[in-house]
Amino acid sequence: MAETLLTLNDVGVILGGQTIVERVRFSVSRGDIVTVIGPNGAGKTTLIKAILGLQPISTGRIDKTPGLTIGYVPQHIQFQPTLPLTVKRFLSLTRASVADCRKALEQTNVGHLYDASIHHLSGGEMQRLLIARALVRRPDLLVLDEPAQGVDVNGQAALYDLIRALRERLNCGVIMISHDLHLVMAATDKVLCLNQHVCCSGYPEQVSHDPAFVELFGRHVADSVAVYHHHHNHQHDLHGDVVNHEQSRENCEHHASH
Ligand SMILES: Nc1ncnc2c1ncn2[C@@H]1O[C@H](COP(=O)(O)OP(=O)(O)OP(=O)(O)O)[C@@H](O)[C@H]1O
Repeated sequence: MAETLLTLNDVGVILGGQTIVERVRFSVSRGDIVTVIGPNGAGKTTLIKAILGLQPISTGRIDKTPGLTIGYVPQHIQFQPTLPLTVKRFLSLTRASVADCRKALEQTNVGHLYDASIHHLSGGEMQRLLIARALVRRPDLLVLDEPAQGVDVNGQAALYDLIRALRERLNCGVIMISHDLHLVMAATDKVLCLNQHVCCSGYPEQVSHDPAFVELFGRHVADSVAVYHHHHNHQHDLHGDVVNHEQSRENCEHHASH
């Protein structure tokens, strides 16, 4: 069984007398990708900050495996536009060796940008750089706050593919926040639907059919997400039979949903 990296037990955060998140419980193991979804103001970033130790919790417990290293990819970073800054210099601020910085850039497929100016990077390249910066710490757990923000649709799919590939290669756990429901449903293992408390959680297929998900996002979104998930897990041949199963689990889900 994969090592459990992090467990949240009835975690709650109260800020300014207001409950921001309450009774959140879930765990992340090595090899897991857990995606937190939910409407604006649902408490997703607050929860991530609590996991990072940046936000004190008011109730409950967060247990981390001893020595856990977390690599964090923030939503965005503001760079002073007049400040000349190269990718090389930016990564050197982590104090990692040149070899480790270069390796991290290679792992996110932007090794060729080592000498480039930060200010010339596209949205997708910037996200890959921020992921690379998180990787130099050799994290057991990668935490990403909306990794595909500012990236076009094709770039978003490529970014989620990269995150999955990194999970395989580094055998780390991943927690991310995302608003891209369709991609989330195709690219994640577990979904946690947060609206202050956990409304529903589980495999994407389960969650997209959960009444709490339908209530939160609407029937139209729930149906389109379920259909998208279906089509992206496998294809049908001319006779309507399923081909290209990604996993037997998804195959089971397919039959269960018909
Ligand atoms: N320091 C604070 N004091 C009081 N309220 C706060 C504080 N920080 C955040 N909040 C409130 O907590 C709620 C949750 O904020 P949070 O940023 O965690 O939501 P989110 O789900 O990440 O939202 P979004 O999807 O818009 O990024 C919001 O209503 C926000 O105004």
